[in-house]
Amino acid sequence: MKWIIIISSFAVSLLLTGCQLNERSEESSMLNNRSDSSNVASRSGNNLPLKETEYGREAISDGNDTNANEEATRILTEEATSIIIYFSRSGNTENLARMIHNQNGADMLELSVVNPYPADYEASVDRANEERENQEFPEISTDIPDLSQYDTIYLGYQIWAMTLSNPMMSFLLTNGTNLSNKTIYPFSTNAGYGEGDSLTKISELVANAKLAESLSIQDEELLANQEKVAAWMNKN
Ligand SMILES: Cc1cc2nc3c(=O)[nH]c(=O)nc-3n(C[C@H](O)[C@H](O)[C@H](O)COP(=O)(O)O)c2cc1C
Repeated sequence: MKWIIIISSFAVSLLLTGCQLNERSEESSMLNNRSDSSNVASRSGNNLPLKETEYGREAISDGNDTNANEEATRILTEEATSIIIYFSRSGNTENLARMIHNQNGADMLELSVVNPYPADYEASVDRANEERENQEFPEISTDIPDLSQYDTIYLGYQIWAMTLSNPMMSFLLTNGTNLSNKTIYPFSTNAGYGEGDSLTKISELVANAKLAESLSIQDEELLANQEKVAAWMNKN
């Protein structure tokens, strides 16, 4: 009798452990399924940290855009209707994208290029000028998800040669039609000369773009002026 009790309680505990393991693996597969990618940097609703960056000629890239030591930010959920799509070479626009995400919890898609810009600022300027003169913009390596679930796009870029940076030109040349009829909130960082003709360029590349009021902040003022971001978001 004693043995029967010991064996049956062992069997019951095995059964319970099996159920718990099953539940845990279902939970983790649900988490994985919530995003359409494995390289999820954070879950929507979590605050993303801001980073110290450099400006002007000191604004080195780590040689692999902002992603040498971490995977590009990619937060995709099934329920979101807003997404922040951005490129950042030296981290300023990424910080602005993170400030926006930390306020509204929108999905995030950081763009990367197949051939990253050099770490050196001047070398990046030379390459960017050559690309623009030849109208040969860099190939985007990011897997672009189906954007049909989003009605609002926060589009983040930096100003290069007083217009859209080359990677953002590339993105819109290829994907501009997928943004038609969506509301676009353009946001950018610059070195003190404003947003140039970037809004006109967006209107040219996105058919029927519904452009909302834009936000452009000087790189070195960004971290000290977070209230500008909050004011812009409150207005919209
Ligand atoms: C190739 C290149 C061209 C740039 N051209 C301009 C410009 O025409 N006007 C300006 O205000 N800033 C210019 N900048 C400065 C960047 O717009 C600014 O530092 C921005 O914050 C960089 O953003 P990121 O750190 O997200 O890459 C240029 C920077 C680079 C690398």
